[in-house]
This record gives sequence, C-alpha cells and structure tokens, in this order.
Amino acid sequence: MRVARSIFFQLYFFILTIIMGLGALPLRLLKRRDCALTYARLWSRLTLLGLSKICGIEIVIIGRENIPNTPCLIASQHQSFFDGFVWMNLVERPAYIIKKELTRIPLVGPMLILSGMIPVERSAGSKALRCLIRDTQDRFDDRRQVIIFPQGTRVKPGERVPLQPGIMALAKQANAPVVPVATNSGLFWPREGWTKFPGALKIVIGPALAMDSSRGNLIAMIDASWQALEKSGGLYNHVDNSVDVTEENIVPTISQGNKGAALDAPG
Ligand SMILES: CCCCCCCCCCCCCCCC(=O)OC[C@@H](O)COP(=O)(O)O
Repeated sequence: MRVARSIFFQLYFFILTIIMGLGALPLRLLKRRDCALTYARLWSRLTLLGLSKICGIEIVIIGRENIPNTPCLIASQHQSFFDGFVWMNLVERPAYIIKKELTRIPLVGPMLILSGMIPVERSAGSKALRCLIRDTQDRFDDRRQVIIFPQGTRVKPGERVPLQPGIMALAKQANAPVVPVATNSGLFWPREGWTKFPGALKIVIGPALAMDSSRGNLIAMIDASWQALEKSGGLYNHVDNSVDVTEENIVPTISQGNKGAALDAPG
C-alpha cells in the first residue's frame, strides 16, 4: 500500500510538473519575477497537498510565530526534497540558495532562476562567494526571506555533519536575523529510495539567534539551537508518529486534524 501510494504520488508530481512547466512557458516571456514566484508557490503548494493526501504525511509547523516579518536568513536542516518545497508556502517571498545543478532541470530550472532563487556552485571559490553575498543582499533589499541549508546536502535524520564554510561565511556577512530550523522530514521522504512514509512530519522554527555583531560563533550557535529544537519539538522521540499536541508552541497551521491535512499557506 505504502509503495503503491508512493508511486501514485510520484506520478502525480511528474504530471503536475509537466503541465505547470509547460503552462509557465508564456509566463517566462513576461520575465516578471513576482509572477514567477507566485506561480512557483502554487506548484509547491499543489505538490505538498498531493504528498499529504496521497502519502498520509501530516505537516506540522512548530514555532511559526518565530518567523520575522522582515527579511531574514532561515538556516534550516536539510534531509529531504520536502525541505525545498515547504518554505515556498511558509514565507511569502522566499528565495532559496540552491545548488547550481538544479537550474539545468528542464522546465523547472528556468523558473528557479526567474523566480529569483540564488544558485551557488558548491565548490565555491572566493569569486562565487562574493556573487552569493551580493545576490543574497539583493534579495534582502527586495524584502525577501532567504532560505539556506548550511549542511549543504541532504543528511540522514539526526546525523551531524560539519556546516559548509562558504555558506557560513555568507551567514556571517548577511545583515539580517538568522532563524534556526530543525526538521525530521527525512523520516517521511527519505533521501534513499522512492517510498514515502506516513506520519507527522515536523518543522521546528526557533527564535532568531541573538548574536554579537562579529557573528564569530555562528556555527556553534546554529548547531546548538538545532539540537535544542530537535529536543523541544520531539523530532525523534515518537514511536508511533503521532502529533505531540501537548507542546505549547505547536502551531498546526498546515495540519488540520489527522492524516491527509490540507496545506494552509499564508498570503
Ligand atoms: C513547474 C514550475 C516550477 C517552478 C519551480 C519553483 C521553485 C521551487 C523552489 C524549489 C527550491 C529548491 C531548494 C533546493 C535547495 C538545494 O539546492 O538543496 C540541495 C539539495 O536539495 C540537493 O542536494 P543533494 O542532497 O546533495 O542532492
């Protein structure tokens, strides 16, 4: 059943992407960043709606009130492609820092560029880093929230890896609050294989980090806050995947009731 649902979701996602990708062709001629972003948000929303309904994954957002209304740098753990979709609907004007290879995906790649995502060569030299810093500042000036995955790649749930020095350099320079985010998305949409697993997938958003102006200890602070969020959000202590509704700061804005929750995005 689980495998059949996963295959069905994959089919849904493929058809949705082809149809919306082709539908975006006229939009691409307009070259309007905001139109592309709105369209891309719709695509992400429909993807997550399908995931939720077809695979029985309930999306639980904890600490949504910690997202500032102002431009900010969202420093999220990364375990799954899910993380690439969810922020499209959690903030109004998202700009992800993405690996450059994604811009070569047919139909999707051009929309990533047009909607203002920030591509980065992961083996970035200092010139690439300067471009990254410049582009990020440009998105802040455009009042966008920039999403960064400091681990640089999808890691296994609960695994600790050294954070990428390049993007940490960016975070140190960025003149914006840094918001830490932990998740257990890899338990439900793992990196390996096609199967999706039902249950309560959590995104735990912490308060912006309080740092001195040098931001010298940023890596340690992000790491420590992630660990604290994993604990307070109960990311790995549920055996039955049920939602821990006793958590004070649970804001189940995306979840409604039980499995197959509807996505309730802002804006
Ligand atoms: C058809 C309309 C298409 C519209 C496209 C809209 C764009 C939606 C936003 C998607 C944002 C994706 C963010 C990805 C960030 C990123 O680049 O993370 C890297 C990993 O994931 C993959 O790395 P790896 O684990 O090493 O394979």
